[in-house]
Amino acid sequence: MPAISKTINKDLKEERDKVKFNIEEFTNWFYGGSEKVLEKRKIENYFLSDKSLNLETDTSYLSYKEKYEEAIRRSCIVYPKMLKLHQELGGTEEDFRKIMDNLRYTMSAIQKEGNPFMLHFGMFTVTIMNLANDEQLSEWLPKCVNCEILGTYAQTELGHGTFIKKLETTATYDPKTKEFVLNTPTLTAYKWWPGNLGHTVNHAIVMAQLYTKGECCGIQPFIVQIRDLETHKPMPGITVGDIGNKVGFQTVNNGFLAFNNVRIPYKNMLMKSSKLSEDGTFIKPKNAKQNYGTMVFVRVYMIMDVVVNMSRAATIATRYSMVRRQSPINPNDEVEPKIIEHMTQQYKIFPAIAKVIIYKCMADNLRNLYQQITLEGTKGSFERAPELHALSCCLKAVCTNDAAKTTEILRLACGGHGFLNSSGFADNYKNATAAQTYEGENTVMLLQTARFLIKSFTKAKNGEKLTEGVFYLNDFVKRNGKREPFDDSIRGILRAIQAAAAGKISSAWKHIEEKKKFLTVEEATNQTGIELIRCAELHCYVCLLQTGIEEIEQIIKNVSPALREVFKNVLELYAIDNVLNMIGDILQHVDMTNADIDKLQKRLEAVLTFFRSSAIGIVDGFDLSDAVVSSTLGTYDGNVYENIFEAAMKSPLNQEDVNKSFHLYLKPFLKSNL
Ligand SMILES: CCCCCCCC/C=C\CCCCCCCCCCCCCCCC(=O)SCCNC(=O)CCNC(=O)[C@H](O)C(C)(C)COP(=O)(O)OP(=O)(O)OC[C@H]1O[C@@H](n2cnc3c(N)ncnc32)[C@H](O)[C@@H]1OP(=O)(O)O
Ligand SMILES: Cc1cc2nc3c(=O)[nH]c(=O)nc-3n(C[C@H](O)[C@H](O)[C@H](O)COP(=O)(O)OP(=O)(O)OC[C@H]3O[C@@H](n4cnc5c(N)ncnc54)[C@H](O)[C@@H]3O)c2cc1C
Repeated sequence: MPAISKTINKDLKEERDKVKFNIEEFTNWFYGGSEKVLEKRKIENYFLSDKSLNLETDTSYLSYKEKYEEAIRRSCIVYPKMLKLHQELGGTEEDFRKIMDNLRYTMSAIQKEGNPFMLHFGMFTVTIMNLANDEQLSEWLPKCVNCEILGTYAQTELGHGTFIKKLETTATYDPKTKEFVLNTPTLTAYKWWPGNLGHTVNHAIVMAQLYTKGECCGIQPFIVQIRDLETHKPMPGITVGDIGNKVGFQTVNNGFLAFNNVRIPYKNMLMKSSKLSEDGTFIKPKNAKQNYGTMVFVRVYMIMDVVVNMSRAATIATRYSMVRRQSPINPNDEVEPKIIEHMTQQYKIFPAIAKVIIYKCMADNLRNLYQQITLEGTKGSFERAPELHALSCCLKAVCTNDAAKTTEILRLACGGHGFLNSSGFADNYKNATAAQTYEGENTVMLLQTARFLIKSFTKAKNGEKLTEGVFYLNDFVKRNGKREPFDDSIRGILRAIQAAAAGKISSAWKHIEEKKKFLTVEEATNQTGIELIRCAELHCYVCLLQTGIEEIEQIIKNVSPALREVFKNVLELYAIDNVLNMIGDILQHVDMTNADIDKLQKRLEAVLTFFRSSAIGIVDGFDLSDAVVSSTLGTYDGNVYENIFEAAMKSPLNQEDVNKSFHLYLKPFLKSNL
């Protein structure tokens, strides 16, 4: 075995020495201030320094069952610590969010293939907070917060996930006993997919069709105990289990669930929005979509997960590319360059770094908007709910699609070693791609946004004033078919993307109108689906760039000149990369010449060159510890070859010189050929 030295790699040190801005200043911005950075480091250390977690174990070699058991063991260390910390901090909801925000990063070191408790707070508790009335809240919330019970969110069934109106599970009210009777009428009605359901939780929010007085009142949320608190055996009438191996998320314990005349008390239907009187009279909610609130919450939080996911992947690829040397640029060069010297390598990595920053601005904004609009809802005003729904749907889709795509680009940027499990890309990719499907399949999400855009465009054509996020449609209609002139300032690029989005929405609108002459409006909309998803994507790019511009304009007022340059270049890179990637859409609606495109290409190359000296500072500034980065290629010290070698030594096959398969199969086979 070679001698392994663990000083900082000199190539990486050389890169860090070139950084012109104060990395800690960037970190302070990224986490919202120096106090928050200290708090994050403290919280992370509080969890990760716990030796009993055995984080050195490479869990990727464990069997499916062992992985699950190890994940539960780790959660049963992390969650008591979390509850203790929550009490120490003050026990408020804000304290809880603080821990959760930081755990988001820390958990990627502890539960690489997913957390078997993630649905308990993320969806079960949140649904109770959103949809329980005061009485129900005081009964259930303390049990949730103290983890006296563990719950999940059981909505999707074997036959339906997207179209939730057609869920088949029934909850029939029996006014004589004041109970609901839950049933799974068919195989396709089995709850299928809910996380943590298989063998972990003992309670679930079950979304079921409410039947009362012989009528169906649509899907409503019910709290159902599914396992005995003492024995953990399924409750009478309950069939529950694990759905088996998946592409990823192996330790999330996604499960199935069926009911055979399971009786639950009247008080277990969550009644903040829809209500049922004890005699069985159904009272409709003020807003029919209130029951979908938890999904909106999760979609909002998922953008923050994208930031975590992409910041990890970008950190790995950047550090590796500054250590790996290959392929002289001039054939006679003696020394091979760092692979980051190759312009194409910069183009794979630097736009990803810029996106982390823009998505982070967006995630923070979206969370604020969610909080405002939820507050309005508690006061009975739901006017802005469709806008939030439309925005969260397209962002969920575009950002998770991009996280999966970017992880793959960054893995490829690390060549062969990127394909090692120890590179960390596999877990990143599997988590990113799961997010493309869960909480609303991405095409379906884009079509929801497009529905809002088409409605908004109709309003704009009728001269009605629109909500702020779609003002640009009013401008488009006012231009009355005149093409947008191209102006290459950053705001000019935004206007070009707005024109492309509005133009696409306008032609999708026109095509639906044409098709409506022969088809129903729904059929016409379906036939226009390909254009509609592009409308939603372009609208999302508008929102992202607009938010990026507005946030960065504010940020640069408050940072040092050196960091100001970095943010300006982040915006430049993000905007130019974006516009060049949608040039076809832009050319349809904007007066742009070949010379404009050449100029943009030159600016792209220039900004990548600038980024060369900032990239390592930015990724170091994401402040991800080695445990969180969890990659042989991405450690802070840059000792990639030593790390790769050490990781290979952990292979179970390397624990003995000769594997028994030699004696059993190989030797007889070789002998038979003599
Ligand atoms: C004191 C201490 C306290 C501590 C408390 C702690 C609390 C916790 C705090 C912090 C915790 C932080 C943790 C965060 C962690 C979060 C992450 C958690 C991890 C979770 C992992 C996720 C696992 C995955 C879970 C799932 O997948 S669940 C299943 C999800 N399923 C779906 O998403 C299904 C997708 N389908 C749909 O959404 C709908 O079917 C549809 C596609 C929207 C269509 O619906 P429907 O058929 O009813 O609609 P239409 O008839 O077509 O009508 C459309 C109109 O409706 C409007 N609409 C639709 N939805 C909404 C909405 N949500 N809001 C508003 N309006 C909506 C739409 O606009 C249309 O309107 P119209 O005017 O055009 O008609
Ligand atoms: C890892 C993971 C975790 C999950 N966790 C949970 C959980 O905790 N709780 C829970 O309840 N569920 C959970 N789910 C289920 C998840 O929410 C659904 O799988 C998801 O909403 C997609 O629904 P579906 O499976 O019915 O897809 P389908 O709707 O069957 O999608 C199949 C295809 O049909 C297309 N399609 C469907 N409808 C339309 C339409 N209207 N227009 C155009 N195309 C359409 C889709 O675009 C897709 O290409 C999880 C799923 C996964 C993968």
